[in-house]
Amino acid sequence: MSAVLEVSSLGMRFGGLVALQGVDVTLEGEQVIGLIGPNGAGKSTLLNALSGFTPPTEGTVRLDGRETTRFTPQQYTSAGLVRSFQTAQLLEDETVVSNLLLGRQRFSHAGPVRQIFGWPPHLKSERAWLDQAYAALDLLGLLEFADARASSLSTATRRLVEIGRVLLAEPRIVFLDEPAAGLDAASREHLAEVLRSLPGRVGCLIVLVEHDVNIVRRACDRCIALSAGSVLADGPTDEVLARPDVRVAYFGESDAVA
Ligand SMILES: Nc1ncnc2c1ncn2[C@@H]1O[C@H](COP(=O)(O)OP(=O)(O)OP(=O)(O)O)[C@@H](O)[C@H]1O
Repeated sequence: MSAVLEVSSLGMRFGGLVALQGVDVTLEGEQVIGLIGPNGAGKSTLLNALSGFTPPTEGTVRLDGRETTRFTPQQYTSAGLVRSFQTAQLLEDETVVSNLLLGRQRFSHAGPVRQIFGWPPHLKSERAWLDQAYAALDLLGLLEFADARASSLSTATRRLVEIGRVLLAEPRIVFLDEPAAGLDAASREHLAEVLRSLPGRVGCLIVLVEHDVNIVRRACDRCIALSAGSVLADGPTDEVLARPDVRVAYFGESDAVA
């Protein structure tokens, strides 16, 4: 069953600064949901609040009815809520496959190095893990890099490896903050296509913070536009991007026409 994340009256204050207020949204389905808006609108703050990175100061978040805002980091990953970071922390001297296997940590009490090198309790499932890693590589078009050292990879390939590692955690919801930042146009386009295909193929929801409207159009089924910490619009991507108020806030158009 796909995850349902219900966000009610969510707010975030940093001292006197109100970064989010009164955010009410329900995130669900096997799709990519984009969080868009101008600089400082609160996109990363919302992503951080939903993924447990920085708990909100007001409101509630419920995953399938269960309050998550006081979850420990371990509870977030166990519940299938997985955040990916822009700068992939890969083990540079290890292969791509070994780096993907780090994503299995949520299923284990052993540290990642022990898992990779075969601490006894993990040996029996090693084959299944490897199969899953290769399936993820196939999905991401990375099979040719399976045995390459992480240190030899381009920035674009590293981003995909990071996403592969997230997939190994069998996520229900994946949170991505500008995964295409710093990539060239062709790599961005490829990443957008990969993201679009993932929810249906692995059965997850992706919540994506993204500035690049081309990526948003290509990858996102639904968009939530934020402005000054509140939801300005929420709906199918084309409809949200066509709204004059969104175009003014997002693109800075003064006399936007749908
Ligand atoms: N840790 C923090 N401490 C203080 N203020 C913060 C903190 N994090 C974010 N803010 C403030 O909260 C507001 C929303 O920031 P946020 O990073 O969520 O916006 P954003 O929409 O992701 O912007 P950008 O597109 O520039 O990344 C901004 O005014 C920002 O300065």
